[in-house]
Amino acid sequence: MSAPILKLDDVYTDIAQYHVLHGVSMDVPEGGVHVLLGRNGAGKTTTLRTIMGLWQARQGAITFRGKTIAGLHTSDIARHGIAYVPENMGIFGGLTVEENMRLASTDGQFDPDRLKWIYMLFPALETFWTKSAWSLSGGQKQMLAIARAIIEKRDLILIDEPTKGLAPAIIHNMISAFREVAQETTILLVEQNFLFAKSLGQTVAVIDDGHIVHTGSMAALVEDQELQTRLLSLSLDSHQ
Ligand SMILES: Nc1ncnc2c1ncn2[C@@H]1O[C@H](COP(=O)(O)OP(=O)(O)OP(=O)(O)O)[C@@H](O)[C@H]1O
Repeated sequence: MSAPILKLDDVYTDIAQYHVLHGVSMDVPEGGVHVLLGRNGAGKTTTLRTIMGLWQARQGAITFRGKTIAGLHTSDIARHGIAYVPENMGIFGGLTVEENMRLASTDGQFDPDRLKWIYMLFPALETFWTKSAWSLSGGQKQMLAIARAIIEKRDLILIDEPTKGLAPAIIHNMISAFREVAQETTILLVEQNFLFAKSLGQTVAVIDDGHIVHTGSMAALVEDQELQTRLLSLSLDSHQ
C-alpha cells in the first residue's frame, strides 16, 4: 500500500469542556476511498473538523504529505489541496447552482472540460444550473456540495455522511460518482451506511468514544463476519 497522504498521530480534541477525541491515530493511504465508521457521537465529524482546523487539536500531530497541518488556519489547510464536504453540505441556498460553483472555485472561473466532467457525474447540476440551490432535492444538494469540492482538482476530499437521508437510487448514483472522483483524488469518507461504505472503501477505520478501535482493509472486514458483528454493533445504526 502507498505511503499515507494524511496521518493523525495521537490526536486529542476538546470542544469547550468536553474531551471528544482521546488520542486518535489513523493513516489515510494515497488514492482511493478510505472509510471512517462510527456510531452517532463517536467523534467522526470532530475528526474531520480537526483535520480541517475547524477545531484545534489540544495534542498530537496531523501531517499531510509529511508536512504538519495541525495549528494552521483552515484556509491554509484548504490551500494544501484538501477539501471538506460537511454533513450540512455547506451550500448557499439563496444562490444559484452556478453561483455556488463559482464561489467554490479559486478565481470564480471554470475549466470547461472540468465542468463537462462534473455535468457527466451529476447531470442534475446542468439541468438546474441557473436555479436556486433551495429548489434542489436533498440528493441534488448533496451532488452540488460534492461538485463544489471537486471544481478544481484536490489531493484529498473529506466527506461527512453523504448518503444521509438519500433514496437508494441516488445512493447508487453516488457510488458511481465517487468511484470516478477517486480515480484522481483520495477520499476520506465518514459513513454509517455500511453497504455504501463497503462498495467503495479500500480501508476502514472504526472510531468509538473518541478512540480508533479498528483499522484494516475493507475486504478483510467484509469477509470476517465475526469482526463485522463486533465492530458494526459499535459503528452503525444498523447493518444497512
Ligand atoms: N459543538 C459541540 N459542543 C459540544 N459537544 C459537541 C459539539 N460537537 C460535538 N460534540 C460532542 O462531541 C461528540 C462527538 O461528536 P461528533 O459530531 O464528532 O460525532 P459523530 O461521530 O460525527 O456523530 P454523528 O454521526 O451523530 O454526526 C459527541 O458526544 C457530541 O455530542
